[in-house]
Amino acid sequence: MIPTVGFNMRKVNKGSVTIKLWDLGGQPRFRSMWERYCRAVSVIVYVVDAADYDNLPVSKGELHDLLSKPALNGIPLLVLGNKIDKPGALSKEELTEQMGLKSIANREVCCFMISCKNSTNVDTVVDWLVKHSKSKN
Ligand SMILES: Nc1nc2c(ncn2[C@@H]2O[C@H](COP(=O)(O)OP(=O)(O)OP(=O)(O)O)[C@@H](O)[C@H]2O)c(=O)[nH]1
Ligand SMILES: [Mg+2]
Repeated sequence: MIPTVGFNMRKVNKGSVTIKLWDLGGQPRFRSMWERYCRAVSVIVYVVDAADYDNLPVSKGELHDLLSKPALNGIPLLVLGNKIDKPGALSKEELTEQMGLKSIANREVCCFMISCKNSTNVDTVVDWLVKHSKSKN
C-alpha cells in the first residue's frame, strides 16, 4: 500500500445508501487540509494504528486540534483503532484513554477496533456509517 497523496474519493453502496468517502492523507504535509475537507460532512472518521504506541500522542494532538475548529462543531466522530491483528495492539479501553476520547464534548463519539487486513469489524463500521448518513432529500 502506498501512502495517500492528497486525498482519494470513493463511493460505497450499502443497500439503498451510497456513502461518499473522502480518504485524506495522514502525513504531516497533508494535515492542514483536513479541516477544509471535514466541513459539512456527516461524520468524521479518524483512523489510528492501535499497535503504534509511539505515534499515539501525536495522533491525539492532531485529533483534538482538528476538533477544536469551530467549523467542525457537533460533527459526529468515529475513531477506528486499526491493526488489531498485530500482537500487542491496544484494547478499546486503552485506545480511548490514550486518545483522550472521554474529554470530547458536544458531539457524538464512537470507537471501534478493527483490522482492515482481516476485515474484522468492517461491517460494523459500515452499518454505523449508514445509520449516520444524511438523506439528500
Ligand atoms: N497488520 C495490518 N496492517 C495493516 C492494516 N491496515 C493497513 N495495514 C498496513 O499499514 C500500512 C499503511 O497503510 P495505509 O493504508 O497506507 O495507511 P494510511 O493511514 O492510509 O496512511 P496515509 O495514506 O499516509 O494516511 C500498509 O502497509 C498496510 O498494508 C491492518 O489492519 N493490519
Ligand atoms: Mg491512506
